[in-house]
Amino acid sequence: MHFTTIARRGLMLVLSSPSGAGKTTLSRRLLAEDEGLVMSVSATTRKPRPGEIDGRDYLFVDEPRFVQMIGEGAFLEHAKVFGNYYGTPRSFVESELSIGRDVLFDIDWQGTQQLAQAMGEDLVRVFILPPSMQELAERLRKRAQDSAAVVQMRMSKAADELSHWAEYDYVFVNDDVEVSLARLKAILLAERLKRFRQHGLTQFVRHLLEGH
Ligand SMILES: Nc1nc2c(ncn2[C@@H]2O[C@H](COP(=O)(O)OP(=O)(O)O)[C@@H](O)[C@H]2O)c(=O)[nH]1
Ligand SMILES: Nc1ncnc2c1ncn2[C@@H]1O[C@H](COP(=O)(O)OP(=O)(O)O)[C@@H](O)[C@H]1O
Repeated sequence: MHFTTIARRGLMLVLSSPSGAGKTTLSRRLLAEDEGLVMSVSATTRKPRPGEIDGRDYLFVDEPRFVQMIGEGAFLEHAKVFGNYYGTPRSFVESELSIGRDVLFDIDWQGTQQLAQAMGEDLVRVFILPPSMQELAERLRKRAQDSAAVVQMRMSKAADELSHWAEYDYVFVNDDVEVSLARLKAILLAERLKRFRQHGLTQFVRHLLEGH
């Protein structure tokens, strides 16, 4: 079966949630199962966790370098979260969008607000809720990569992150990973078909009208 390709601009799929609700898990699955999607790798001054790889999970940089990158205009947005800097490198995102590839972001509400201002309709914002605060704490503990004190701090920030749910286009509860994944795929499919993203439509329809 031949599939007609219509040129379109890529979209920016933003996932936000309180820490531990499942963004990383869902992002990895979605990236593995969707060829048209690539991850925006953020720069951070946070120390790598066991198993994290520089350049795949984050670009791990020190604070002087991060501040230098801010000065160079290298970030689409940046924020300080849990005492560390996080930022979205600009050039990667812009080149991917222009060739019609979609970019996935795992960023907090501050970053989402800044991206929305800078990038407007390119943004598709998804907020992921935990089933309960008890389950959120359980997931953070089970991840077992952060100390008890860090888990405590993330839980105390959860209410702050949660309070921004209404600034997002799509919101759902991450009970079951498979169900959540299906929801993300549905969102992505519908958003890809939005007319305004498909700049190749004018030419395609003109072609049709010419009898091709
Ligand atoms: N603004 C902004 N936030 C980011 C960026 N990258 C990650 N974050 C957020 O920083 C917070 C902490 O991330 P991390 O230390 O990896 O812990 P996580 O909560 O387990 O993902 C999360 O809320 C992320 O969404 C970024 O480039 N910009
Ligand atoms: N739907 C789910 N049901 C049960 N556990 C989950 C679910 N989604 C994620 N988890 C687990 O919860 C923990 C936190 O998930 P993670 O993806 O690291 O969250 P975040 O990136 O939002 O901080 C991980 O141990 C992960 O395996």
